[in-house]
Amino acid sequence: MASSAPSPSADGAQYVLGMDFGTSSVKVVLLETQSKTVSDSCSLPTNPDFSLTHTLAVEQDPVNIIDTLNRCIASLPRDKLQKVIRIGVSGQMHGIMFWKAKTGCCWDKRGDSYMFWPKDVSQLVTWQDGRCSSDFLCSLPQPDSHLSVATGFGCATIFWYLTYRPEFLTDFTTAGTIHDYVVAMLCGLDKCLMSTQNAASWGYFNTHTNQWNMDILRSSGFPVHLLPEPAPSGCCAGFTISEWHGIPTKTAVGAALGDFQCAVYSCMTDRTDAVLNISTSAQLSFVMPTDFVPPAKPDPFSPVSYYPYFEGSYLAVAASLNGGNVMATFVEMLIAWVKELGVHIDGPSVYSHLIETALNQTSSELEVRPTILGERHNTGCLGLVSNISRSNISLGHVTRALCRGIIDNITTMLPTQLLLQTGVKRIMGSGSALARNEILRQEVERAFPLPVHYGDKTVFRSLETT
Ligand SMILES: Nc1ncnc2c1ncn2[C@@H]1O[C@H](COP(=O)(O)OP(=O)(O)O)[C@@H](O)[C@H]1O
Ligand SMILES: O=C(CO)[C@@H](O)[C@H](O)[C@H](O)[C@H](O)COP(=O)(O)O
Repeated sequence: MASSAPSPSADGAQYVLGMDFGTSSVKVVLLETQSKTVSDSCSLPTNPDFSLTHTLAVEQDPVNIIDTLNRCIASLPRDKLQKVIRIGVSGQMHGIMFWKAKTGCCWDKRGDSYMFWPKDVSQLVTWQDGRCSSDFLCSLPQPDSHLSVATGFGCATIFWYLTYRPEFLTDFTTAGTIHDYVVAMLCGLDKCLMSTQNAASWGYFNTHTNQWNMDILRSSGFPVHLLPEPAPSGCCAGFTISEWHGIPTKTAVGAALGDFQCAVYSCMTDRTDAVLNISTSAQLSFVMPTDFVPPAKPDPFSPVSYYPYFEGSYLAVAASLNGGNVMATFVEMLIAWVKELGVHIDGPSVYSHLIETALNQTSSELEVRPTILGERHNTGCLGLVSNISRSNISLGHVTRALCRGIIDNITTMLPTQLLLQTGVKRIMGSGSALARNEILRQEVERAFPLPVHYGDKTVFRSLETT
């Protein structure tokens, strides 16, 4: 990515700012360019409402996300922010928000810092959204893509609005993921730019031509003017139009990338590594040979998909909808039950208690199938607890069985045998659900007959303390 940012300061240090917009938290990191090491980081939860009274619509408020971003950036040392020469952005894929291009935000000076706030934007409809039923998805045109379309994918959500609430779409002129939105606001882009990684995650995008299925979409009355401009993954989207938290104007900003591709990029050091990332969701992936060409047609029943990575290559991925969110739902359920009984307990202490009790329970006959959100290739296969006896209902047993279930589920989607056949020699673990949960790590090490290594320990440690 080219940079027009200032030359090195007296101490020579320059920084790259990385930002990740996850489903549960915003994370920011400053990398020192010479040593390529993490100098500072911050992660704050966005506290999305995964309430137990569940509706099909799963939305998040961009104002809350940007507020969390501002708090994260403000926590970084200002003198280092003034020496940022590039900004890289990643985030939760598949989701969509809408905005008015000219008035999508307002810039404001608060204290010493310039920052922007969302204005004329919709809610973010996330990848967990369940409003598109199987019948609805079957009624949509067949995409010209090797990737099938699922509920929570941007183009499916636009089709849903077109069918049930067409007036909603007339309020907006453009759309993108939450991380595309941030890049567009920082760079003052009238037309949203979207990397091919994110575009593929919306459906109706052909990764051979790197174009949307314009003809198919137009002939269904789809509002194609809302679609972002596709851009190569890794390219520069533009330059900041204002000073931002001390970061100089005209700092280069990369087109936003997919979070799971970035997780792979950050810890795959060898082509024979497979990467297991567990955050809100979970992905197990490995890189395909450079000459791999994905099949012409989608297979909606396959648990493995092929997503664009960098420079024309692909990652094979088992993308499970059920990762750390299953543990989070268990914690919320316990808090809600205990509250009904008149006692208040807080989330972090529930997590640490559960992990501690399960450390003393090294195995369990209890079986938990954790697919509370179903899976894209098998939407009807919901969660199940079986083999319950009087002797295996303690918190330690349930936590152990739940964590084992999360790992067993993803290794059923992409079996270890297949990893071995493709030459995988090592598992790289990443994601803060894994970093913060020793039981999950133990179950990973039990499940794979391969060495398991974890991502950068410095980042792990700084996330554990937040
Ligand atoms: N105090 C905690 N101890 C252990 N695990 C936690 C704790 N708080 C959250 N988690 C786990 O971290 C997951 C969220 O990870 P995070 O990296 O913030 O997600 P994302 O990248 O999707 O925003 C939760 O789903 C939960 O499983
Ligand atoms: O479904 C896929 C890839 O197809 C996903 O796993 C994808 O990476 C999404 O971005 C996530 O589901 C959201 O990521 P996270 O917040 O769980 O880290």
